Amino acid sequence: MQAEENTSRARSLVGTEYEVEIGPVAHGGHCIARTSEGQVLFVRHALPGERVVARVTEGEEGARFLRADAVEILDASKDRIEAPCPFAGPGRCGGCDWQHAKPGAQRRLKAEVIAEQLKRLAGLTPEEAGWDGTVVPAEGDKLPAGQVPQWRTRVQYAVDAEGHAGLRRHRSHEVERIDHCMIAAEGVSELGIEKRDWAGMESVEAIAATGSQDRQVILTPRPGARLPLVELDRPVSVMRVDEKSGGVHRVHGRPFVRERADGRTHRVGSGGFWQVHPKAADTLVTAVMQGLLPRKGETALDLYCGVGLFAGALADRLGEQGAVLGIESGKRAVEDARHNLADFPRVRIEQGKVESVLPRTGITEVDLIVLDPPRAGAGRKTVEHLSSLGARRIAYVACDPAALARDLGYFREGGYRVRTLRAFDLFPMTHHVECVAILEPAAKGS
Ligand SMILES: C[S@@+](CC[C@H](N)C(=O)[O-])C[C@H]1O[C@@H](n2cnc3c(N)ncnc32)[C@H](O)[C@@H]1O
Repeated sequence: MQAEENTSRARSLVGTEYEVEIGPVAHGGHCIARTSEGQVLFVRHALPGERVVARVTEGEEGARFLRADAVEILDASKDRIEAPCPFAGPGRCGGCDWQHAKPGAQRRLKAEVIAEQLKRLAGLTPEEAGWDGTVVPAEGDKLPAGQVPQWRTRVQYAVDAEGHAGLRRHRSHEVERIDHCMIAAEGVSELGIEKRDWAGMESVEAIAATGSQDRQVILTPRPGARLPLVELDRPVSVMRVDEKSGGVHRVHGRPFVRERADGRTHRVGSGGFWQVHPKAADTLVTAVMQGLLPRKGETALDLYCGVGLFAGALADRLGEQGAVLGIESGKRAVEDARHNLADFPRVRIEQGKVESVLPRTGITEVDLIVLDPPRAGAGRKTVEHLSSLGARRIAYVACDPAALARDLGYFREGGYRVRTLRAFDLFPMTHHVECVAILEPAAKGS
C-alpha cells in the first residue's frame, strides 16, 4: 500500500531528455544507458557505443529503470544506417527494433543477447554451450544494408478509428498508419490490406501460406460492428474472431491454410501456431534432426507440438517400428495435428497442457525429446520430469533466449549438458531470434 502511494506521488519523467553514452544491448530490442544521476535507461533506436539524446517515454523518478527513445544521434555507430522503412523511428511503428542497424550488426546484437542470457541465467559460455557465437540468417536473407527480407507471412494489422489498417506503435494501442510493411511477405503485401476500408474492425490478420496459394484474412470486429464485405486483390478465405468467446469462425472459404515443410503439407487452422518466416519450419526441422540423429525404431516425444511439424519429421525418420507422442494444448491445433499425421499409425497426439498431460501418460522412458515451448519456456517442473526419462538426446527449440537459458539451468540440475547450440535470424529487423539447443546426458559428454 505504502509502495503504491509512493509510486503515485513520484514525478513522471516522460518527455525529459538526457544526453547519454549508450552501453550494451539488452534483451528486448533496446540498449542500456545511465542518466547522470545513475538511473538506468532502456533506450530504443540507439546502438552500443553511440552518444545520443534520449527522451523518456515511460517511468518516473526513483523507478528501477526508465524507457526512452534516442531522438538525436550525436555520435553515430559505424553499424548505423538510415532506417529503410519510412514508418520506423521514435514513437512510430513498434514492429521492428533494429531498422537502423546494418543486417550483420543486427545478428551480432542478437548474438550478444543470447551470450549474456546464457552466462547470467545458465552460467554457460558459448564454448560450454557448443555454440560458435553466431546468429545465422535464413537462406536468401543475406541482403546488402538498406534491403529488407520480406519474411512476414502473417501480419496482424491494427485498425484505427477511421478504419485504416496500420501497425501498433511500441507499447501502445495507437495505430501507425502505413501504406506498406517492408518485412511483409509478398503474398501478404499482394492482398493490399492497407488500401481498404476496415471500419468497425479492431484488427485484421493476413496470412500467406508457404508452398500453397492459400491466403486467409482473420477479422476481429469491434463490439457490435458488422463485418465488411472483403474484396481484396486476390481470392482469400475469411474468418472472424467472436467478440465474446474469442473463438475463430469461418465466414467463407477454407477454415485453414496449407503450409509445406519437410516435404509434407500441414493443415493449420485459424489461430493455430505456424512459424512466420517462410524458411523457418524447414530450417528448424533440419537443425533438430541433425542434432538428434533419430534411429529407426526409437521412441520420441514432441512437446508443444502445434500442428505436428516435429512429430511428423520424427515419425518419418523413426520408421514403422518407431513411435511418437505429441502433446499440445490448443484443441484446434490437436485436430490439425491428428489430420496431418494420419498416415503415421504410431503417432499419437494428446490434447492438454504438457505439465498436466505428461505425468498422466505414465511414460518412464523415451529415446528422444523435442520441446518447442511458448515464450515463457517449459519451467522447472516439466524440465525435471523430462530429465528423468533417460532420453539419449533432447532438442530444445526456443523463441526466447532468457527462457531457454533458465530451462538449460534446470536441465543441468537434472543431469543434462548442452552438446550444441545454434541460433537463427528468423525474424530479421526485430529483436527476436530462434535457438536450437541439443542436450545429452552429462555423464556421456564428459
Ligand atoms: C512455439 S509453438 C510450437 C509449435 C510447433 N512445435 C511448431 O513448430 O509449429 C508452441 C505451441 O505450444 C502450445 N502451448 C502453449 N502452452 C502450452 C502448454 N502449457 N502445454 C502444451 N502446449 C502448449 C501452443 O498452442 C503452440 O502451439
